[in-house]
Amino acid sequence: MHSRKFEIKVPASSANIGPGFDVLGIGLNLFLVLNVTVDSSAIKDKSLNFDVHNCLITYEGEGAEDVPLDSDENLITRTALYVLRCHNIREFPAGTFIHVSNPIPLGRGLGSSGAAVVAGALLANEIGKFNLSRSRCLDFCLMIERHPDNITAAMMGGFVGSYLRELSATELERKEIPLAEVLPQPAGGEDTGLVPPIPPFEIGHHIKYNLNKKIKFLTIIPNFELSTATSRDVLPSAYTRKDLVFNLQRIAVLTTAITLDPPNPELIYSSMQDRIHQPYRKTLVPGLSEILNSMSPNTNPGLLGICLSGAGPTILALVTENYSEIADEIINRFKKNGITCTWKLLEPAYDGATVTEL
Ligand SMILES: Nc1ncnc2c1ncn2[C@@H]1O[C@H](COP(=O)(O)OP(=O)(O)OP(=O)(O)O)[C@@H](O)[C@H]1O
Ligand SMILES: N[C@@H](CCO)C(=O)O
Repeated sequence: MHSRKFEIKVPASSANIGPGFDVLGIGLNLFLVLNVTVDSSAIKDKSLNFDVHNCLITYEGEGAEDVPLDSDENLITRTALYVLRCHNIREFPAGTFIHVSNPIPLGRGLGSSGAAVVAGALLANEIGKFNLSRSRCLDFCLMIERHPDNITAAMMGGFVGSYLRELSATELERKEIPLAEVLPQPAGGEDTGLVPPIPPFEIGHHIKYNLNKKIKFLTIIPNFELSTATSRDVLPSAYTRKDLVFNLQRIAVLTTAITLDPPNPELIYSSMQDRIHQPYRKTLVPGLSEILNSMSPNTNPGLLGICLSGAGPTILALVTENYSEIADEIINRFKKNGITCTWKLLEPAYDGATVTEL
């Protein structure tokens, strides 16, 4: 068999953008990269330790100390094994090398898990030559990460709004199967040979918005992790009509406000206010309320809007200038709460995830 090489690149993403909880997301130009080689002759080399699923993973970058490298434990390859098994393929082809290079910090609200899941689905699609459309790949991803904002932004790129369609009772049964039954079980868990739940078709629907290209995305990244699960646990299960209307009004305005040229800072700033998730997450991110309440286009020229990125703890600021001054002010406010940060100025990743044959 000929050896085959390809590269998968998936952008980081920021979800919610203020009022768009579980709806809005933007792909950002910080890319998880997989370099994949499939070479069956490599299995003759006894110095190479392929795992039980024929896979050898190497990893550099964010998470290098913690991320597991067994293919049934690593989120990227577990997702790929799930998609392969839905197509009756139980393992990777003999001699599958995957080198992961990851600059996306884990558990910070920059969509690291969304990027990993998207990379896994695209990996299986390439390995199995399934020719699945982007939208079908998204269905598989949504069986794993069950809200569409990061996943859609990572797969499709740009600034997107998405929702999950109403599923029929039988479809819903498949979609709500516990994650443990979707993903292959780690640590040599017995392979029952069963086909895992196949996703219903077109679970997610999305639209890409235009975006004024002058807007840049400043991310201030605290030095601690906050898992999405923990950050969702603090949210209430019901909201008042007043709070829902507050967010609906703002999201309707925001999605057009960020297309206007020149950008209108007051409009963007006020339409990025939120009452659905940020007020509850302040207990998990020391300094969050102070940062969100004290900085505005009036106090900080160049700032258009400010919010928690995804489930946090990263702060996302939409900016047109004075990047380092704005970053320094946020960093200093975190510092008063004993938190150190790094920052990155990012641009939208308009194309989303890409696969290149090498
Ligand atoms: N490159 C990767 N390889 C393997 N596993 C990863 C990778 N990136 C993320 N993960 C897994 O995803 C977990 C982080 O997911 P989590 O949803 O908590 O945070 P996030 O995706 O970074 O933030 P958010 O969803 O708020 O944007 C990590 O602890 C790890 O288990
Ligand atoms: N919308 C999600 C994004 C994080 O995955 C949340 O805020 O919990």
